[in-house]
Amino acid sequence: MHKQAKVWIVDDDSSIRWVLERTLNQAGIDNETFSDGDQLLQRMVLESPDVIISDIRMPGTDGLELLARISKSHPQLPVIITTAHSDLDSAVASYQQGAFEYLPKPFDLDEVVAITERALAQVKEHGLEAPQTDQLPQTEIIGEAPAMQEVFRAIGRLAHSNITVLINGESGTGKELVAHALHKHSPRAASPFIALNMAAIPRELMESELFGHEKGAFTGANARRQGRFEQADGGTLFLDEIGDMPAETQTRLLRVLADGEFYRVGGATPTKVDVRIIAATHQDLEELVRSGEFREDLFHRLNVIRIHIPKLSERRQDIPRLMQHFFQRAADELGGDPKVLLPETEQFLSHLDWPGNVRQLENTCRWITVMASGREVHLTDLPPELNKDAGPVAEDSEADWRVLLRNWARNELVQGKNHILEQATPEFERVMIETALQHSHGRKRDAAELLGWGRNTLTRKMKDLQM
Ligand SMILES: Nc1ncnc2c1ncn2[C@@H]1O[C@H](COP(=O)(O)OP(=O)(O)OP(=O)(O)O)[C@@H](O)[C@H]1O
Repeated sequence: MHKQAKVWIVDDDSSIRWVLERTLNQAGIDNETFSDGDQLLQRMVLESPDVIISDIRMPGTDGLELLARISKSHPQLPVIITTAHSDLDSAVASYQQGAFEYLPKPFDLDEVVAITERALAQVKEHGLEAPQTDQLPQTEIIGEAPAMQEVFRAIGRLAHSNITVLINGESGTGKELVAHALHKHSPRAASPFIALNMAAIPRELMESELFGHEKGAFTGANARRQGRFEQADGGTLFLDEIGDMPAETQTRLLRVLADGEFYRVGGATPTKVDVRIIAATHQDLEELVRSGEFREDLFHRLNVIRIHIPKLSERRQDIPRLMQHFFQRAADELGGDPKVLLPETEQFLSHLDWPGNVRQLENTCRWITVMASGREVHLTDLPPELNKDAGPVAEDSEADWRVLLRNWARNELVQGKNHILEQATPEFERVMIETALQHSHGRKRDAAELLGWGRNTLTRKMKDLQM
């Protein structure tokens, strides 16, 4: 039991208040609930709790405003922010304004108790500072899946620091985007963010690319050139695919990180820089250390804070929103209205494996924007290689075409349509014919054979279908 410690809960949703109240009661934590921020602020004129748990979106004084006011008047008082509208900006804003923790809903009740206890424990030890509120730059990272919420929390927590970060994740998962967000939400936001992909630079040019060179340092070096380290001075240097860095460059990098200075290629005087390093890799760096391909000391220097970005197939629920976002972007760039996925198309796409992750999804959206004729995207509008490239469909077989077909038929009937075979059969035949023709490289005779039709039947069907 916490002696007289009191937690105030503020949320406009009575069911959330009820759940939190019950959970804290069961944990033996004394608490009181409020349905809006103004009520709570009025009470605070006379007394104050030990910890506050507040929702963000509420009528009247919202959670962030409440947080800002309490950070000023009671800088020692931990405020835990909860929200159903979990986006990167609210996570970052919460931490920047001094929130003790940020909890996206639906929350894990054990976690609520654990965090509240942690807040109660630290109350008297050391208070929170009341940081000033910065204008937040917009960083559009989509991610409602729990695995992405973890990433947002990490970005939020690191918002005031200059610490080295190592980002792990498959190609195309958004590592560079996250690195950029870390920079934009850091004290270095006004200075440059320089990104460099180790896998894309020829070995022999790597050192000059990173550290620059003096005039005449090697054949072709006609003038002194700044390296990326100098360009990033005061800001952030993002080293992508760090696992591909050659051994000799690793040694030099380690020295720069230790000394804060380096020599340009062919140079004799050291150059001082103040650069934050964010590194990323899709490889298992520990494994590279074990096999002797990556320096262990450099690994430890980089591996201070680690952020793991999940594969797209581990956050399937984000696929529809990501696609909407990319359709909008493609429409802005290419003109016209953004495409809209039909439910069966959305369902099909959400079940693919997406080995190329978000980048593959983005490219697919561009392809569809250019190639699909109507505004609504049908299954037949998808790039033909998608099945093959996207790997096998998920094992739960929900994306089996018969299931999709059944859903489609049900949908049509629910909407009061009839004669639905008149629509479905030609679509079915069209898909079969197109696929057979692709397979036979456009040779009708072979396509007919593949389909099990006579050549004349194929010709007639194609005419009927206006293909
Ligand atoms: N969560 C997201 N929300 C919106 N756009 C995203 C998201 N994740 C990735 N993207 C977009 O997908 C593309 C690929 O992302 P990014 O380049 O950051 O991946 P990466 O992991 O760094 O890839 P690689 O390892 O191949 O360099 C970019 O255009 C990026 O803007």
